[in-house]
Amino acid sequence: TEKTPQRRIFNTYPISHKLSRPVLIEAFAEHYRQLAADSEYRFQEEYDDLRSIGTNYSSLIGERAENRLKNRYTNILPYDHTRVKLIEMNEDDEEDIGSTYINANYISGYTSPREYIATQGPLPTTKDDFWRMIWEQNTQTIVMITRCVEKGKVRCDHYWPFDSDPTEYGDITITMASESVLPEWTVRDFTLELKREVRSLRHFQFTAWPDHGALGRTDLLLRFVRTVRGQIPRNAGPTIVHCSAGVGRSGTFVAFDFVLQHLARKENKFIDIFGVVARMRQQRCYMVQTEAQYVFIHKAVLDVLEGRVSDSNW
Ligand SMILES: Cc1nc(C(Cc2ccccc2)(Cc2ccc(NS(=O)(=O)O)cc2)c2noc(C)n2)no1
Repeated sequence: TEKTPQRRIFNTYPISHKLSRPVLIEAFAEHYRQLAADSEYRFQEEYDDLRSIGTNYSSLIGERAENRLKNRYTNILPYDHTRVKLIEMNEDDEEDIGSTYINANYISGYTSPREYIATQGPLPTTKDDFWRMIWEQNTQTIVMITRCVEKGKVRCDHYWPFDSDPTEYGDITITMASESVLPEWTVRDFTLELKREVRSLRHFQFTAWPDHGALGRTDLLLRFVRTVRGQIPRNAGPTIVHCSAGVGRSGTFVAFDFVLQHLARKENKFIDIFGVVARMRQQRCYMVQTEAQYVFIHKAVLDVLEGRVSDSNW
């Protein structure tokens, strides 16, 4: 029989272009200049191409009426397919999806598919769930990139003890072992206790980053990311990264940490910031929430590549 000729249909771009745009490391400076030209016209264009990525995923559990009060912002809900599930409390009533709900998503990283958990700043009604998630996920590091109040608006609950008195959060007792306040960030050590099991956790709060804004100084973020990365225990569970909505500043931190780990492997010849952000957008909405944050990641990477900021000059 006559074989029908195979018609091969190409999109205007192969799908891969939609999700990744690798750039040769030695060409990155020129690439940055091209994107930044004409008042960042091509940065705007590239950032705009990210807008539709991930919007096909559902957030049905976050939309449920019984979970409404567990969301800080009504438009920032966790995708169902990557949401972090709290372990069932009352096994019998399997319909009680609410008891497993928290506004948080697993985000893949350079070394593991669940390297991070991006989540909103806890609310007074969700801080016990937040500590429960930390216990269940064996998290040993929290990265907080917001202040509790910014420009007179509450951005995050003060979900940890104010002093060294042991404090109950649900079944978990938290005690602050130390607190050291530095100019741009504060480091706190906590012990967590549940049914006579004791664990330790380190909390990094970056305090010099305004919401919706870009940080401005790439050396600060670089020093912060390297400080955190250097202190994540090898056997730990996911690193929790949160800000107020858990998308803008959190996404920027995760993207930059990912690219720095990628650059540390000398065998890598390409950088794909577009691809890193596109992948994150398939895991949590609005990750890297503003164009300024997207440009900032590029600027920070450029400064690292050009040796303008490196470990040596601190
Ligand atoms: C998308 C988008 N959502 C918003 C919201 C929700 C919102 C959306 C549209 C109009 C008003 C509020 C929620 C929101 C709040 C803070 C952040 N920044 S983050 O904490 O770094 O992730 C990201 C999103 C917001 N922005 O300011 C405030 C306050 N909330 N802004 O853009």
